[in-house]
Amino acid sequence: MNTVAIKPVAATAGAASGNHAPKVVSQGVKVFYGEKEALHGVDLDINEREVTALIGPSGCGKSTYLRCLNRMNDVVEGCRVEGSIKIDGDDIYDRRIDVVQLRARVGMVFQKPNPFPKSIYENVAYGPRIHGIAQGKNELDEIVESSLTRAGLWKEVKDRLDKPGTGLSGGQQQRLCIARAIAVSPEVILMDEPCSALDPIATARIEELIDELRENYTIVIVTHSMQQAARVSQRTAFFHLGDLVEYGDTSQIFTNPKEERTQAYITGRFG
Ligand SMILES: Nc1ncnc2c1ncn2[C@@H]1O[C@H](COP(=O)(O)OP(=O)(O)OP(=O)(O)O)[C@@H](O)[C@H]1O
Repeated sequence: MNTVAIKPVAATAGAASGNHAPKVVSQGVKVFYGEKEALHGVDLDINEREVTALIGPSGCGKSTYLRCLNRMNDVVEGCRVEGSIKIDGDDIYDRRIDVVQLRARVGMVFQKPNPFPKSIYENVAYGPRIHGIAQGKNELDEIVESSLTRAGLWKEVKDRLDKPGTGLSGGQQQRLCIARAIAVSPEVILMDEPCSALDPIATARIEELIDELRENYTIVIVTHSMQQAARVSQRTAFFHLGDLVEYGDTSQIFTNPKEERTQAYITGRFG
């Protein structure tokens, strides 16, 4: 069988530790766009402080599922979600949930870097300020510095914090967006094809960063690149036509898939 070569970004990457508790528990998740059922009842537990990759052919429902985790589907006209999603036991679709708070808890990084048309400093300071996380300028400065440091960008931007975020390179902009997500102390970070607009060097930098971030955050990443899934994730979920076909340790999914459809996809026979 022609399987995907696994070359982790770091010695420990790609290896499932096996002792991480579920952070996100999804049961029977169905998503409808109008009459069309795009997800057919997904049961998926996402472990804390691991990277979970969502893979599958175009249109299989990866992004739809990802958007359920911070209720981004709420803003999609005609979209309806059924089933249950709990984060640390809290039902995130409960009527009492404050969606703004949820999105601080579950941050998101998009395919195309989308910094605000503001300075580098303001891009990172904006979230902590509106969520009242920082008490005063000194604390805000500290959050900006630590977020940019964690995103691996501080050294490159510390002398130009007042310059526009949009003036950075694509890879730097994506790291700025990651710093912006980190600044509000999320527990979960969702990434929807975060490297698809980046060159190989910027991609490698983001992959290293993802590997570092999993020490503190639970990360869910949608990717079209099976090599990327193999490099950065500990667990992989394979979707096809709205079904979660198979979910397991990344090494098992790529070397010894149980389902015929998974095997066909990872060996390039469809998709
Ligand atoms: N806003 C929408 N309105 C109607 N249908 C939608 C909408 N968004 C997605 N869909 C449909 O839902 C299904 C799943 O789409 P989704 O974008 O989640 O797939 P995906 O696996 O992320 O695809 P890709 O890899 O191409 O991004 C597809 O059939 C798609 O056409």
